[in-house]
Amino acid sequence: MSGGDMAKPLLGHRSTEGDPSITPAAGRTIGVLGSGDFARSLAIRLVCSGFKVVVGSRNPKRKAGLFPSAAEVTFQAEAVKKTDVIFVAVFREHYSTLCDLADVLAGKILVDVSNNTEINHHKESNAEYLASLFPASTVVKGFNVVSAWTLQSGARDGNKQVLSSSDKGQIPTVSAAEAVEKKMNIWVEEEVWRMEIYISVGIIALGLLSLLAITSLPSIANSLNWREFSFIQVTLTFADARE
Ligand SMILES: NC(=O)C1=CN([C@@H]2O[C@H](COP(=O)(O)OP(=O)(O)OC[C@H]3O[C@@H](n4cnc5c(N)ncnc54)[C@H](OP(=O)(O)O)[C@@H]3O)[C@@H](O)[C@H]2O)C=CC1
Ligand SMILES: [Cu+2]
Repeated sequence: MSGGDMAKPLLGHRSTEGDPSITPAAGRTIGVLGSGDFARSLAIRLVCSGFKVVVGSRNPKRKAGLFPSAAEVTFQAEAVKKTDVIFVAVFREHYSTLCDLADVLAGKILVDVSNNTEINHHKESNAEYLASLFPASTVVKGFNVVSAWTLQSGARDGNKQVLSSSDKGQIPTVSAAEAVEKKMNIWVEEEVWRMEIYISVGIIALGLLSLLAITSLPSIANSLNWREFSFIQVTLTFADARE
């Protein structure tokens, strides 16, 4: 992918350099089941972070055009065979339709990214449910608090924290997923603040200009005494001119 922000990994290289716990991403293949909003954002972000991505869809022909050309879009079973770490970007309600994949998913890591639309609707969590459907796989919960939009648009806005958990202890094997998480966790101080400052200065300038404009209206100007009027006009014209 080219184009603006997406050419950059979510968060600068600078901050991840020298962190030995981050496995080099390039070349690793990550699977994504589903071709919806979240799958697409994940795929774009993973490709931009140097991963190979294989997407598993029920209808790969129709969905391929929605993904970056670097990502391979194929049938679910094909995709799953090509990787050990698979993001399940499908709603809980459709988990059971993936049961045919149980054999190919055995021994692999499934990342449950789902959120429920209702609270306390199901007795077990989505990740527990997924784990019960695929007892031979390792289920990791994570990324569900990051919106598809944040994944695509980068570090400037939205939640960048990726929380994850699993039954199977530390799971050092999830290095790829963890590498993405760590990359996502790094808040690029400079970039975030620069944006905030631009916006704040813009708002203040707009406020001052409006005040200047309003006090220039004859009806308002007449209701101020000359001291107030000249204070506002002189100070603000000067302030605005400097901005
Ligand atoms: N959108 C967001 O911002 C976020 C989403 N999530 C989670 O990510 C998951 C996916 O969300 P999102 O991408 O928005 O949803 P979408 O509805 O956009 O995509 C869901 C995908 O599921 C796939 N799927 C597989 N089996 C079925 C089936 N039997 N019926 C219908 N669809 C099926 C479809 O892909 P195909 O047709 O190719 O098989 C479809 O594209 C959800 O669990 C959601 O909670 C979590 C955090 C944020
Ligand atoms: Cu339900």
